[in-house]
Amino acid sequence: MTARTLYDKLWDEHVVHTEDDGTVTLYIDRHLVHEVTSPQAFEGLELAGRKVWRLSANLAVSDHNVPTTDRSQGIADPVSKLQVDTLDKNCDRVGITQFKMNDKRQGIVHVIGPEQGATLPGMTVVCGDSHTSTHGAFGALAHGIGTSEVEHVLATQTLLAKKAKNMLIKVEGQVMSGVGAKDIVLAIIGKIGTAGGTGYTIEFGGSAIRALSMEGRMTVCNMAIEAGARAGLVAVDETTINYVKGRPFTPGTDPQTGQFAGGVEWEQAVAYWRTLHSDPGAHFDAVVELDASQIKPQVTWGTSPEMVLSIEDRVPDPDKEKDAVKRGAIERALQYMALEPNKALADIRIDKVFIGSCTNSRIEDMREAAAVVKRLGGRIASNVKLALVVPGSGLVKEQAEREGLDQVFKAAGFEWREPGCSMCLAMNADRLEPGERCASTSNRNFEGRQGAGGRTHLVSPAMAAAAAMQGHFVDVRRIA
Ligand SMILES: CC(C)[C@H](C(=O)O)[C@@H](O)C(=O)O
Ligand code: SF4
Repeated sequence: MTARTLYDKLWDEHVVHTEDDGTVTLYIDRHLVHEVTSPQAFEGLELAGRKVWRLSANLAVSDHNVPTTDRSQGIADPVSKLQVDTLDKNCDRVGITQFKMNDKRQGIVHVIGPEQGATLPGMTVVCGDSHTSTHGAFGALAHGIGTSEVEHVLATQTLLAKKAKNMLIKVEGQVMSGVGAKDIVLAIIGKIGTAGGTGYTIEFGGSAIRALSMEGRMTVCNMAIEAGARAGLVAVDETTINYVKGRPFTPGTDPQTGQFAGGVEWEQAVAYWRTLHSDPGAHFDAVVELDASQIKPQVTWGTSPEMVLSIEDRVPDPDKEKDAVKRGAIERALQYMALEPNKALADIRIDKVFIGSCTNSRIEDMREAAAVVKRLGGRIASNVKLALVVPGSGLVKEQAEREGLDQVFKAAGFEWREPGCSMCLAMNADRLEPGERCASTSNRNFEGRQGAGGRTHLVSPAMAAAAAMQGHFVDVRRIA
């Protein structure tokens, strides 16, 4: 048999039918649903008199529009309230399992899927959300879909799709202490650009990726979409299997006790999952290599994730750019970001800090940020008006509180909030005011992303926490 990539294997396993032009009907194992992209899909289904094809394949949650404070008061903003209420009504009506706003299992859709074991190796996972690429960390074929496709999946449990090309991004070696998954993926995007992965499914491999926890792998795959690829993948290994074991939706978990019970279904699943890696000699259409030991803590300076440099660098000088198009883009970005050319990134002072989003709101991210806060001691800098920590789910929040991380944050002047997308894109009350500058652990730094006129610098949780404490960006490798 010819050697296949992981992507080839996942694809082949889910093809139901192939048209002459190569369009495939692909079976979808898991459909995650949130409040922003589902209302028209449910409406379309109802108007057509169709039923949901396979209820148990769906899991829904509201995350973008939920408030992160005073939840007992309900949702004050009428637009957000309508979105959340609509998802509640639709799920209740058709019978889709949903974690409602005050359920402690609620959280960002890309955090709760894996946390519940709803995302498993070998699955096809879709959601009306571009950061569905996150779930590829499990060796699952996962990508975002549009609202009309949400309706198609609800009605048929399939999707019409065309196969992408295979790209391998190999990160070999060991990262320096203080450098993590977020720095790796920002460095990748800095290297290949936001269109570098367009038309490809990216498999992330190499010893530095294998050394990452599942949380770290999710951070990397989360941003595959920012590199232009709809889907990112990491091969299954023992780290993957240990993570999924005993989760509520994982085979082998006793539904009565919620404990791991094992059994034949679990054994068979594990045996299959262990085949989910690229075969030796499998063909990749493109291969990119990075040396992990050379990656420094990253900070974005512009209005696209590819506008990224290391903490040791300076804001680019457009006058040094010969290409007119690139020069124009740098000039526009610097103007929006109100940055002087050649200013050291470490001298940029910030107004707000956001630790959260589907990129960096898992327990490990909370630990990483809290460890920096603890090490530096004292309180957030006086120029920092607001430092938000927004755990990715109620269960992450609960775990962090068991470990006393909330106390570490609160004692230093951070706000400890309820789970949701929050200031990642400001669909709720958490936002930047015009002109405010933010150190953010999220994934997009587009103009106005965190509030009209707001200025976003993407960084790791450790870098965000350090910036909060010192009021400007600092090299976390020095805080040892
Ligand atoms: C609202 C949703 C459709 C959107 C996405 O698809 O990614 C959002 O989650 C984002 O991060 O911009
Ligand atoms: S946390 Fe941000 S990136 Fe993730 S789904 Fe929510 S809005 Fe999108």
